[in-house]
Amino acid sequence: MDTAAQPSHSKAATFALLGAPNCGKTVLFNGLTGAHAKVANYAGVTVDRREGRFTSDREVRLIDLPGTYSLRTTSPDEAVARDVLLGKYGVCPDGIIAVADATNLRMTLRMMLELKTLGLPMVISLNLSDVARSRGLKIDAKKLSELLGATVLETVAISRSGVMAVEKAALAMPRGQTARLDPAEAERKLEALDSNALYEQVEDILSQVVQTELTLPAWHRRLDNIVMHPFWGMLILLTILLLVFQAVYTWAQPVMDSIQGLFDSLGEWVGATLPQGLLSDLLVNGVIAGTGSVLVFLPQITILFAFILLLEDSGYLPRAAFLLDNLLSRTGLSGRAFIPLLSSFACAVPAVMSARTIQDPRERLVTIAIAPMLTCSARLPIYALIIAAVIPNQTVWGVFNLQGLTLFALYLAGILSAALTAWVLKWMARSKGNVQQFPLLMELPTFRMPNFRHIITSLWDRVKAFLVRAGTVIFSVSVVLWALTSFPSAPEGATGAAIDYSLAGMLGHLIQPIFAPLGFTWQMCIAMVPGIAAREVVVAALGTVYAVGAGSEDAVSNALIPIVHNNWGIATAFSFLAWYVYAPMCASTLAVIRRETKSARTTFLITFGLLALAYVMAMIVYQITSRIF
Ligand SMILES: Nc1nc2c(ncn2[C@@H]2O[C@H](COP(=O)(O)OP(=O)(O)OP(=O)(O)O)[C@@H](O)[C@H]2O)c(=O)[nH]1
Ligand SMILES: [Mg+2]
Repeated sequence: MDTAAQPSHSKAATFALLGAPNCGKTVLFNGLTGAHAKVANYAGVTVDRREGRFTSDREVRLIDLPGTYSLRTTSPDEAVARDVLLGKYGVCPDGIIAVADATNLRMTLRMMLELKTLGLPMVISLNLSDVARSRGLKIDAKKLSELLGATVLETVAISRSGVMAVEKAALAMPRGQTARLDPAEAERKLEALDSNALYEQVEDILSQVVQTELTLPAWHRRLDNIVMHPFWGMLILLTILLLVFQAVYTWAQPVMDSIQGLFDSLGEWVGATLPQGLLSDLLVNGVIAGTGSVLVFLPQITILFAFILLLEDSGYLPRAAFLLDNLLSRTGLSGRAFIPLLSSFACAVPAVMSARTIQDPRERLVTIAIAPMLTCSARLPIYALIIAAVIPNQTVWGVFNLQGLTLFALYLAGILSAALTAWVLKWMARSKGNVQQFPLLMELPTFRMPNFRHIITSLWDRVKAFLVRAGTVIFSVSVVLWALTSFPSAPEGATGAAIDYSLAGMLGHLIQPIFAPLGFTWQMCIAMVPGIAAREVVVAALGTVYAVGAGSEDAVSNALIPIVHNNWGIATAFSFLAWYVYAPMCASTLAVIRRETKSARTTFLITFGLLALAYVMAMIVYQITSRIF
């Protein structure tokens, strides 16, 4: 080879990952950079660009991008891919790592040809080749490489097979060529491409490299027929959801009991060992009571996450989206809103972001507005606490646990309210004449056996995030709250509880009249304030407020559940539940809504609307239940 023609290999470089949705780009990204970005078996998981650095060489940057079928695109998430490529975000990538789904080459080839037109250096990872092989599909990688003029490597990103080879080939690509790529010129070139000619070229390549057509196995078709059936499919969906809530309750109980026991003994031990005084009080009533009351819910949250991960990885979720498309279309949404709304059950922040996959701006906005009503996992501790305190733990109709059913009902309340709100918004928009309905066009991924290692590592990532929050945010809030509830201390000869004289006590009494029609106690009013940082903090705050209020060493073993049981009454408990079905009391959700809608006015309207709804619903619930019980 002529060494003089070799491009210089300066060390620093940037590569971009491009490919159709759901072909494994993010798995490859995680494999090359050691990151833990979200992966799932449906299209549209990655909606923004994400940067990492090669584990083997920190000077090489890699950008993960949303999946796209073509560089000539319109939806906001797909445009990101093209803009990165054309250097609109600062640096131009030095080369492309294009990922192709070996089981569905047709969907990727078009973009590969567009990339070829731009003349950027490119390595192609022919991914999911394990699935292709198991379905008897043969692709001639060598021929494909000749036709596209780029290295083609077979990979199984999920088990890291072939990943090193991709890295090596990427590092060997000539660099510095993109500096010559003029964005305006590139866009002109892309516009000039003739769709029909591209289509013919794709079919021509396919006929030369794919030796057998993919046929789905018989069990796959049978499974599809059942889960997509209007009646049986719906029944299966409901059964799965019910099973998840039952599991959250029945499986978690023993572990929860032992965690509770552990914190009780820890509190007693610290109380008995340390001399009575401020430090002992801070540790027992502030730190241990606060953190312990949240950590108790770790088993339930782990089980919920595990189910979500399994459903995500199997390929079932988008099928549920199709199933619900009809139902959703009555509310003015489409099946496309289903995935963002579904991720809301974990957390509204990624949900609001993934609404970017929705093209229609009105539908996107409505999805963002109703996402906070779907029960996120941070609300689980609040629900769980109150359910344990006021709903008897008994079996009904022979199989169902009453507490599990109540939780199911709360989730259902969120879902129905979200649907109703969307419907009202559609009705309002229709009177202005701007409701468009787009048919759902979404590719169904094939069913796959969830990857065990992937499930375990992702589960651990999420559990770790929960623990870190408990250890940092919740810990510090507990300490601050303990200080607010302990100072100033009661004056000599005071008759009331010490907390009544503290700053927090005063604040609580001050706000309480506003929430009196909802039946909230002043302790609840105090606890709601730090809950704005993160919802699960509410429970920790209640733990601290009531522990300090009790003012005895055995406050922790007097765990929250009996306190709520004795002090609140059913009406107050139900009204608090209703409040949290709606209240958008979470700073990160509001911040992401502001960022995604780029409008302070919209953010304010959504916040105010949800708060008003929370207030009215909680009041109705309180006023009705207090007359019944
Ligand atoms: N069997 C198998 N599964 C894979 C392989 N690579 C990825 N997957 C699975 O394919 C699904 C999609 O992977 P992602 O990395 O999220 O795909 P993506 O291309 O980033 O998708 P978008 O972000 O939606 O564009 C996940 O369920 C992965 O576990 C592979 O080589 N073999
Ligand atoms: Mg991705």
